[in-house]
Amino acid sequence: MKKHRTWLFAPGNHPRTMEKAMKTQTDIVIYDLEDAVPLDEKEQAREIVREHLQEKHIDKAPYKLLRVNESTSPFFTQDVIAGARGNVDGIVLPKSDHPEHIKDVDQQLAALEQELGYEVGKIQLFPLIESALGVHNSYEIAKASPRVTRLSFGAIDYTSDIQTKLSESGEELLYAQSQLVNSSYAAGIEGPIDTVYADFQNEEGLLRETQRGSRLGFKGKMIIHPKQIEVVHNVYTPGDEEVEEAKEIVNAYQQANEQGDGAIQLNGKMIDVPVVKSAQQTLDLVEALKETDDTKA
Ligand SMILES: CC(=O)SCCNC(=O)CCNC(=O)[C@H](O)C(C)(C)COP(=O)(O)OP(=O)(O)OC[C@H]1O[C@@H](n2cnc3c(N)ncnc32)[C@H](O)[C@@H]1OP(=O)(O)O
Ligand SMILES: O=C([O-])CC(=O)C(=O)O
Ligand SMILES: [Mg+2]
Repeated sequence: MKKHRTWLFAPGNHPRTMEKAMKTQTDIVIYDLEDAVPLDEKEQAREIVREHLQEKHIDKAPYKLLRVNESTSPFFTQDVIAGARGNVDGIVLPKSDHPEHIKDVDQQLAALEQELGYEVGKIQLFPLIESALGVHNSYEIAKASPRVTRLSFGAIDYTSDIQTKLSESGEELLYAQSQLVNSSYAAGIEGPIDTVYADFQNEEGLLRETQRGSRLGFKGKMIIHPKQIEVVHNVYTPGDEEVEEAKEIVNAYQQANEQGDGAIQLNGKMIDVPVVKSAQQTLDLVEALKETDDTKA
């Protein structure tokens, strides 16, 4: 199964940026109809995205998602229809607060998939959690439909909702971020996707923030500029040393098992079942990332 580390936004009203985004090394492109598009260009942007998705070379593009407008907006239903007809891999649902909304979209998509002759359940859902209520309901949101593949976090809207400001250290985000990690795994889905880093000229700040998210348990990051791809890929791709250590652990444990030992010592550290499990996760991730990278131009 492929794994996705970078989720690059491209504004739906900028065909040139969308075209450029799909030619980068990003794992995923998110065409945006929501906050990157001004209110008076919403219908036009949907049309531009629809045309872009019809272009022949689009099949060569990375995994494609559409961020629709929020479910309470007048644009929502037509946005979802445009995504389904454009054959996107998934839909990002901004300001996801209630599991009932996810269930409604699930049904709407099932009807569209039948009409279009797709396999029912094909289009995935990525709720973007960016409010106090969304964080509070995150477990139910993650469980609301089998289409929900990953949760994602929107720190800019979230800090506005809890009436604070984004800081360098990000301590104001810790509760929400950890909640999303915990809700994801409790619901049996993959780790969530971290928020964008708006200061896109600041590589050091991006690295610090990405490493922090990775330590908390996120498994990728949304980005707004192609120059952010490399930093995020480096953080979310296991390094050579980590991979060597994982191989050593798995091999040593296999040998120990054959000799009837359950817990052993390797380089001064105890190795037992959960340690081996974690090492195996690293090796599986490396394989999955190879698959992701092999499909790129
Ligand atoms: C809080 C939220 O909701 S975040 C999600 C919504 N926001 C977005 O979608 C914004 C996405 N990002 C962007 O639109 C842009 O990066 C901006 C507006 C922030 C900055 O754009 P610019 O001022 O053009 O940046 P810059 O001059 O560094 O761009 C360099 C090149 O990279 C391209 N580029 C910039 N951002 C992107 C992108 N997201 N995808 C693809 N290409 C991009 C530019 O088109 C430009 O190409 P060119 O040299 O061929 O003209
Ligand atoms: O998803 C993101 O990081 C961007 C966003 O909408 C927010 O922060 O409000
Ligand atoms: Mg937002």
